[in-house]
Amino acid sequence: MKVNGTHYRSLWWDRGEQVLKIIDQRWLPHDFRVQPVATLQDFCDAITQMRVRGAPLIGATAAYGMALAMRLDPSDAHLDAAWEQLNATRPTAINLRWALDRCRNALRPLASRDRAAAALELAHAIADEDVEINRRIGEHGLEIIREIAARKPTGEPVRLLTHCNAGWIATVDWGTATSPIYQAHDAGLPIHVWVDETRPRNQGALTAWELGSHGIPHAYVTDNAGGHLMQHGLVDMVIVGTDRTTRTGDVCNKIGTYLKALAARDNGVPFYVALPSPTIDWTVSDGVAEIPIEERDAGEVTHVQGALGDGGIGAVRVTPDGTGAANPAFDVTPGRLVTGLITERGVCAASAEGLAALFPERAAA
Ligand SMILES: CSC[C@H]1O[C@H](OP(=O)(O)O)[C@H](O)[C@@H]1O
Repeated sequence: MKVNGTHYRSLWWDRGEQVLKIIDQRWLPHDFRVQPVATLQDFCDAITQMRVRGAPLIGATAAYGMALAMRLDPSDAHLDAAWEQLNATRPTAINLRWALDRCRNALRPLASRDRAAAALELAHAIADEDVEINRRIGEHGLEIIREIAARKPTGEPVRLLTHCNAGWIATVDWGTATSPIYQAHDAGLPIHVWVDETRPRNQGALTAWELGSHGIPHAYVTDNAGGHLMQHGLVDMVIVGTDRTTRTGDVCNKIGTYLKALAARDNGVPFYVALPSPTIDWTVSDGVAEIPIEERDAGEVTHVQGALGDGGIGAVRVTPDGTGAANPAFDVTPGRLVTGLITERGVCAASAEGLAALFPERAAA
């Protein structure tokens, strides 16, 4: 999407320098920093340190990591070693494993001399596919927003609430949860977005940065405000992203999503999940029991990063010195609390039947 009028993807291949470039999200929204990713360790650090983040973007980044690995050493042993090294970076978003498996399965049959070029072309394809998938999710989500708008007094905005950042910088472009928002705004529908801050990494600030750059009315709210807003009729629809959705429609997403789904159900607010199909894990059925939840560093909870008075960016400790912290980075919303899954092939129920109807070839595999 656009940053100060200039279109960007969240990562791109610099053909002049023959290197991947990323937006280092650790410094957003205060500083826009582009950096090259030149070594396999750089790729692993970029994912682990959340310089790039968001399930689809993690997958696309890993694909370019495999391309670099094949340029360095196209042997079977290095193909497997790169797969292992990249797969170990973050455990929850299934897009990482999906992209790595897709790359390894495509490269294994090739002669080693052909692997580097093929790997780079596949990484480009995965990135381009993500853009198109998210654009289509936007089209399908737009129709839901239109239906809500039609039931409201003319000119009254559709009020959406979103959690975390499932925006264009969490993907290669468009975002998943934000794609319907962008397309509704661009279609002239009046909308307003409640943006959950999303402790502890405050990815909501990234969403606010995105929406502000696109001229979309929004308000930043504490994670604990959503239930109150819903109780007072101030939310027409919740829309979030996902890092892994089971074949039965259980949705793993940023910590706190489950609580929003409970509040939405209690208040009769539709709760939608924007779901690109690479984020579906067809091998698991019970999300709570089977999806690995990343436990991140306690420092992300005990400290908060932000803009300092001197123009720098820094972190302050908000807890007493010595206080420990737990930091589960995701939770699982059972499909029974989800109104619908917005995929690139259309909207379906958060159920095995719903997903099988849209993806019969995958459900049957
Ligand atoms: C479009 S997927 C975005 C998804 O990823 C985020 O997790 P993280 O920031 O830790 O990578 C969050 O769960 C978003 O919903």
